[in-house]
This record gives sequence, structure tokens and C-alpha cells, in this order.
Amino acid sequence: MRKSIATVSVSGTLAEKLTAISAAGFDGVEIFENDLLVSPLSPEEVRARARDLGLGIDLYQPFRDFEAVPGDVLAGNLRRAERKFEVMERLGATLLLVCSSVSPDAIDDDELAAEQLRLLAERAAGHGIRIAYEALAWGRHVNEYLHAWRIVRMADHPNLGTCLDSFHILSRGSDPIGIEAIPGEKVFFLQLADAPLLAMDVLQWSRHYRCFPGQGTFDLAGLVTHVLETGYTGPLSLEVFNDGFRQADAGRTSLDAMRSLIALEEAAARRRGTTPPIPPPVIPSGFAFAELSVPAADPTAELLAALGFVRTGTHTGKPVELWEQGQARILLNATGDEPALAALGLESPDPAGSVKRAESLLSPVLPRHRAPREARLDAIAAPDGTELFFCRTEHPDHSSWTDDFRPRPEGAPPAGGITHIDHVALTQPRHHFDEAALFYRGVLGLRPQESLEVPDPYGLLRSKAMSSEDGALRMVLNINQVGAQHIPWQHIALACDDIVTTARRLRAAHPGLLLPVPANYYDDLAARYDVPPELRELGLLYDRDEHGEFLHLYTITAGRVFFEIVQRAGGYQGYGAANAPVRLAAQHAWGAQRSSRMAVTPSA
Ligand SMILES: O=C(O)c1ccc(O)c(O)c1
Ligand SMILES: [Mg+2]
Repeated sequence: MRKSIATVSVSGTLAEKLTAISAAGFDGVEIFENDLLVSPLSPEEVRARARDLGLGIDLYQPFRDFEAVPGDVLAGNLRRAERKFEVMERLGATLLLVCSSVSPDAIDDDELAAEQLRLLAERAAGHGIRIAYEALAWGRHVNEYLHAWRIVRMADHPNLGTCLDSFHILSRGSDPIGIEAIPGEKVFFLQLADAPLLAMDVLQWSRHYRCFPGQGTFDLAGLVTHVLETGYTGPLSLEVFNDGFRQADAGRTSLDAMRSLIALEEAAARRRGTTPPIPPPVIPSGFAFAELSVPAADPTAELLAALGFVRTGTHTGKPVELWEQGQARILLNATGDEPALAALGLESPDPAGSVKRAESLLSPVLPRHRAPREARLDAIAAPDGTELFFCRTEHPDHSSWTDDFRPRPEGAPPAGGITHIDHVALTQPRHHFDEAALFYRGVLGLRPQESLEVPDPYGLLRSKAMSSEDGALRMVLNINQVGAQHIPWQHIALACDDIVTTARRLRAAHPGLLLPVPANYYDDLAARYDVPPELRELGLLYDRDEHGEFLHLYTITAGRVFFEIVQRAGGYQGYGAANAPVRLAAQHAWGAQRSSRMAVTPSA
């Protein structure tokens, strides 16, 4: 289907917006009037620029406060419309969006509204222009899409149709099934926006919090399915007012937008039983490895050894060490300047298929810088730059990345308390949280859980867990929502089957590696749950959900990375989010203590 986007959805000057939108592969744009008004480009120049970029001008908008006014106001409104028709002719635009009136002048009279819109459509026809009438969710008298349609039907003019906007329909809780009663040729335009569920004034919600389909809570695939049932053949057009997108890089936002439309088109095709435009996701079955970039002389190796990891190999061509314990594998790549998570290996049943899926959703495929004998690497870049490698570890049907490491002792990897990587938590750059969530959902087929807000002593963290349906691959995305002091930490959570023994061993041998937990936490825990007193003694954190229980502990931070050790019991599905504020405060306290120690002993 044709894909378009309103210029209001991305940042920059009109020229910059058009360039970014074209680069992301859109077919057309809705020109937002304000973007034209403030542009030094004439309408003719905008038209030429769009044409050169391969973009059609699918809509010009908005035209406000037109219908159902007293006769004296009508004359002025028609004069205003004539001026806009002239601008549209210079732009080469043939569709004008008229949104339902919010004016105190408007009269609650559908027949009058229909009569005046008919007049407008007749005038528009003289310029080869059509009118798409949209019900704003906060329109004075017309705020339901079926009400706008009734007026359009009453007006009965070939140059008058309706514009459906998912936000206005779904924000009011209207049932989109009613769309199917509108003939497709009378749906002149379809605007799409998602939004997080927020209980607030609908105008503020619309103007600041709209997001791309798949980033909010609305069922856009369902709505699009109803619209396609009408026989609508016009564009899928994104119209997103969002405070973050207004300041983010236009190129990046446009790609995010296009990824969301492709995923939406796929979801709608699956609902309708038609052929999806892209191959299905190949769902990873777990982590093959986590790769940390570390400086040449770095204590992370000591931390791994203390946790029971064993160095089992060194890369044949690069300064990379492989550390293993059970099925948990960590690579230390000595090319960084502070320890940071650089890459994740994801176990895929079909690595080439994983890359194809990612490519079809516009993810950059990484070049394979490899020596002739190295294993084939299928890798892409996640939006935050983390490299994702699709692996088939030691399967007879595929080459394995582990073949590049020597010596790798035969037989089972070293056993300790740790069995595998339970989850990885990635902190996302500001304003890119929704983009990341859409990426992991679309590309890897992970299911997002609800966003949580976690208080930090100096701000607020937003956190969203995502996992494969069977829970074999779990990730957590974090973003610093408020407050500038937050450090972009990443963490690797390691699963073990006897955390009490592991904690006891660590506490005895390496007490300085464990993040201290305040006594107040245990007083509260004892009030909430009947838990054994040894949790306090061992510094273990505890949580439970309707399925089971969770015990965990944290190491101190090395560079930007820390480790968590977790034990799930009885099908616990969460990530210990209830304890995250305690962890964040403890990390700040630990960091502050370390810097004061360093301040008194500058030689250390
Ligand atoms: O917020 C607004 O005023 C506005 C204008 C035009 C639209 O198409 C819309 O959905 C909202
Ligand atoms: Mg709209």
C-alpha cells in the first residue's frame, strides 16, 4: 500500500523533513500548513522539491472552523478557503483536510453543516480539489467519526468525503467496526497514530503523546482491517504529534515511522488472511553470548572469575576472550575504553532468516569483517548501536561462532552455580525508547509487557520488559525519563539454580563485589512476606508474582556494566522490578562512596 506521513511528525525545516521522509522510503506526505507558512520555499519550490524526492503531496491540512456557522461568518470562511485552494494549486495538492469546528460560532445543526460543506466541496471542485472532513475528538459539536460521516452523506457531493484518524476514533473509545458501514470511495484519507493509555484531556493527549503504530496501546491493525474492508485504496498515512519526535533526528524518526507502517501492514495482512509484505519473525530461543568491550587491563575478568566463570578460549584473530559457565557465555573484547555491552549473540533457528526479517524492517545489516576461516556471522545493528548476532551455537547443520575460539576444551562447559543468561537490560538513549521497543517487537517478535516507572534518587526510570512467548529470550529496556544524572548502565542477569549457595560463596570469598542492600529493605520485606531471615544475612532481594518467586542479587558496577544473579521458582514471570528502586539507590550510594574514597587517595 502507498505509505505517507504528515510533515508535523518529524523535526526540522520543511526541506529537511521532505529529505528525511523520502530517504526512509515514503511515497507521499501530508503538508502541514504551519510547515509551509514558516518555510522560505514557495509552494512551487516545495512542489518541485517533493517531486524530485519522489514524494507525492497527498494532503494539505488542516483547514479549521469552517462548518455550521451563521451566514455572515460563512462568507469569510469561503473567502479563506479560496486563498487556500490557490496555495494548493501552486503546491499541486488536490486533497484538503477540514477538521470539525471547535469555534464558539459553530451551531449544533447537522443540516447546516452539511449544506455549508457541500458549498465548500462545490467551490473546491472548481479547482480540481476534494475535501476530507475529519471529526476531531474535541470538536465542538462533531467529535465522533460516524457523526462526521453522517454529515458527509447528507451533503452528498462527489468532492466531499471523510478522513478517518485512528487517534480521534480510538481515544474516545468509539468502536471502529462502524467504519465498515462507510463506502470505501467515501473514505478520502486515513491517518494513523497510536498512543499510550493516559487519563488526560484528549487534546493534550493528541498534541503531545501520539506515537507510531505499535508503540502505544491502540489496536491499529484492527482499525486498518476495518478500513480495508470498506475497499479503501488510499494511503496509510502517519500523523503523529509527539514532543520527542519534534526534537529527535528527522532521518531516524522517519525510519522508525516506516518500520512501524511495514509492521502494521504485516499485522493487518495476517488479520485479513492476505499475504504479508515481509517474511515472519524468526524468534530467538535464547542468548548465545553477551559481548563486553573492555579496556586492555580490566578487572571485569576478575569479576567473572569470582562469579565462577572460566576462560575457555581466545579468538583466533581478535583480542577477544570467551568466558563460560553452564550455558552462559561472555565475550570480553579488549578494544574498548570502559566496560560496556557491545553485542549480543542470539540463538536463532535460522540466522539467515533472522537477518532477512531485520532487513525487511529497515535494520542495518552489519558487514562481515572476518578472516577467511572464521565462522559466518549474521549480524544487524539495534537502534542504540548494540550489535545483534544471530547464532547457531554448536549445531551440526550450521557453522558455530565458537569454532573461532581456541583452545576450547571438549565436553561440557565448566559447571558452577550459573546455568545461562536469564535476561539483558539495555539503557536506551533519550527519546528512543519507543523506537527500541518497536524494533525488538517487530524484528525479534518479542512481546512487550507494560511500561513501569521506577524512582531513582535523582530521577525516574522508565522500564519495559520484552520476552519471547516461551520466556526463553528476555530483555529489559530502560530509559532515563526524568533527571540528568542517570548513568546509562547495562546489565546482564545470570540464572542459577541455587542462589543461596552462590550468594554464600560470593559473600565469603568476594564480599566487596556485592552491592550492599539497606537494612530498611529487609524490615519492609519482613512486613510484606514471610521470608527466611537468611535473605538479609546474604543480601538477597525477593519478589513474587501469581506464578512463583524470584531471588536476586547484584554485583558492583564495572564501567557501564553490572551483573545480576537470579533464581526463578515456580514460573515467576517478572524481573524483580519492585526491588529496582532499592538497587538504583544502592548503586548511587556505592558510586558516591567509591568517588569519595578515590578523592582521599588520589594515587589509587
Ligand atoms: O490537533 C489538531 O488540531 C489536529 C489537526 C489536524 C488533524 O488531522 C488532527 O488529527 C489534529
Ligand atoms: Mg488527523
